[in-house]
Amino acid sequence: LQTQCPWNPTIPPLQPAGSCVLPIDDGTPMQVLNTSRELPWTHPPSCVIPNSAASAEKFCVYSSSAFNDGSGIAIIADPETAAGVAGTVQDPLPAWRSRQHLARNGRLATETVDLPYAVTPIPGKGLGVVATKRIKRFETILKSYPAMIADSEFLSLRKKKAVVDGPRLFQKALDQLPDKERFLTMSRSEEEHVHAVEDVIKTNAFAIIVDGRNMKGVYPEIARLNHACDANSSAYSKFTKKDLAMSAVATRDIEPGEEITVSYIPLGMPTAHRTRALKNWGFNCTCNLCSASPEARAASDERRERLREVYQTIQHESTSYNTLVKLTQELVDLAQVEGLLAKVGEYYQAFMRIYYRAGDAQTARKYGRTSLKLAEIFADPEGVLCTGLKGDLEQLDRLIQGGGGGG
Ligand SMILES: C[S@@+](CC[C@H](N)C(=O)[O-])C[C@H]1O[C@@H](n2cnc3c(N)ncnc32)[C@H](O)[C@@H]1O
Repeated sequence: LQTQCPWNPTIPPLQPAGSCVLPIDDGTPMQVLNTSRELPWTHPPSCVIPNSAASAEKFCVYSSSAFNDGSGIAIIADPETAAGVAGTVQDPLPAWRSRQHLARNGRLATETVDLPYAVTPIPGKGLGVVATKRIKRFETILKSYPAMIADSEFLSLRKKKAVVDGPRLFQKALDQLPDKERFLTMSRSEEEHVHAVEDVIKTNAFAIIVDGRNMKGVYPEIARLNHACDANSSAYSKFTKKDLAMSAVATRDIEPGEEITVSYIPLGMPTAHRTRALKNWGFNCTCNLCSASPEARAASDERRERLREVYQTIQHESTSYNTLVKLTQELVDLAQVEGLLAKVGEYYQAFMRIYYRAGDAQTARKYGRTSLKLAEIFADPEGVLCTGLKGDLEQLDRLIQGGGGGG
């Protein structure tokens, strides 16, 4: 394990190293664990080493009982990733600021919070989330903090039976959560021979990137949202790395009584791809689109196929400018019919690049600005998408001010 913080000339030499937390594992002396104030972990780490040449990593459980107003978190990760995220776990403020959801399970002292949704049974889908008030497009409906985060590589090694000690680690992670109820009452596939924790992760976790690693995050409040593939999918799940939170953001106006759903898989897939992708989640989708008539499904598949085709065509250097303009509009119209608003931002980003390449910096900037506006709503404002877009827009501004704006 790393025993020294990297030299960082930006930190004045007489001040504490600040953001550098050294990695710890089950070999770290208790005295170090007890005296390191910057460590948020409330239990000594328990670790396993996969019994395979496939991975040289050690994976440990890191728990913090104080996280999220005492609901706690357990993280299954390698020591370096856990160290990288320790500062975020230690900060109590973000969760405290968005703790309204605690009112639902009686954990807030006052019942003054008026949430815009309720969790209620949905025929054929177990529980689900239904709007109790009008929710406006782009509003954050709810914000949830993870009860558990597990490294994706660890989970796939488990699947390949390359981690014999997996169940022990899962059990430790569960036992160290102060609010086990919040975790265990989540939906499960009830597959035999699968540890309850592994089952909850499989049925509820969202893919996130933490400290550069692919992870799965279990967000108990977000996990009550059922999945929909169609235009009725009314919310989009947004991960913010600075506080590890997952939010559901409304993609359109939602009326009281409407079920609020998200897409568990990338938007815009045709039926065959969706069915395959949803298999990993362990259920057969009965959303409006998946249970629509074969004709309606075929029509939607055709539109989604056409979207892919148009998207590819406009990226060809040989596409003429006039065709490009026509196809850009077709793409946006198709995405709107299919209810893929959150995807439109992604398209706008591509349009920015394409129009820039075609020498039309003004139009490129127009699409870049719209893309950034949508990205700041639906993506992490501090993530690579938003920061990349900001950089591109600055470059376009300079180009246009310098008189090289084209079209
Ligand atoms: C993340 S949970 C969603 C909340 C869950 N319904 C509950 O009761 O807590 C995922 C599970 O909900 C059900 N589900 C979600 N979306 C569905 C859909 N579109 N069609 C059928 N079942 C769905 C499946 O049982 C799935 O395994």
